[in-house]
Amino acid sequence: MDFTKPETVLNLDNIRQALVRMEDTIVFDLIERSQFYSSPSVYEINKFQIEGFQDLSFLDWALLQMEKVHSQIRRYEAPDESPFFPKAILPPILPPINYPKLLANYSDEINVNNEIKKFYVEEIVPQVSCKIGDQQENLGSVSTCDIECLQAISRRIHFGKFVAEVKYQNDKENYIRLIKARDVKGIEDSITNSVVEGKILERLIIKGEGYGIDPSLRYSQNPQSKVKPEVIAKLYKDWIIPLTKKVEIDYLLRRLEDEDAELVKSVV
Ligand SMILES: O=C(O)C(=O)C[C@]1(C(=O)O)C=C[C@@H](O)C=C1
Repeated sequence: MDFTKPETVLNLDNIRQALVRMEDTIVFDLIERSQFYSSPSVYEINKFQIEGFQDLSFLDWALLQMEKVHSQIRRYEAPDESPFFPKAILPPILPPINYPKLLANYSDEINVNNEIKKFYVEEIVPQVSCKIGDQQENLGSVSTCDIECLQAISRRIHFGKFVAEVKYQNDKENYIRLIKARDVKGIEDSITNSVVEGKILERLIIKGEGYGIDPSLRYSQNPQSKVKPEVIAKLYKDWIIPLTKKVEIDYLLRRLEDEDAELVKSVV
């Protein structure tokens, strides 16, 4: 997939392949996070005094600083990247890349990163960390690991915009009818593919076991996976897939605002 070549992006097979590849990143990032304690101090609002920052956690502060730097190296110019702190990002130092317009004008306004951060902190961290509690010497490492996890999960979920654009273009008549009727349930049914979802969950169990167990211990008795594969599959089932669908639905509900947009056509 190449964002300067629209025909490689607006293609459902390619998008699904990219989503499969992102599973690897997410599983490995969660394995990295599993080395550390849950570390509630990282997520507690105002736990550390940081001049000029109020009502933020240490993670928020670290993520905001990271996004400032990443914006300057052009991260958020890419149509598949969505910042957690859109108001804080800075202009790129590198010259702009003129990406072809693949998504509707309002697409940057569809951003579920606050919901992602909430379920990550409340649901994922307690389930994947090796132990509940703080470990003072690792709080910085925890925050860098969290940033990796959050960015990977965010990219995966916001990929729903590309899925939605392709589905819209491939079945315009049906979607225009559903959008005009504000039929959210109808849109949800029409974007849902239970076979694809089932395969994702099956594959995550295999990946969780494959990547989480040291290959040299594979044939020893009861090798333990670093993150329970069922936990990863359940996180996808309860949070990652539903939020991807929410992004798809939110994108489609507004799609007629941009009916005449000169978007690059998808490849059927
Ligand atoms: O692959 C699709 O068609 C998608 O819409 C993506 C996705 C997912 O999150 O992986 C979401 C909804 C579908 O039910 C299947 C899979």
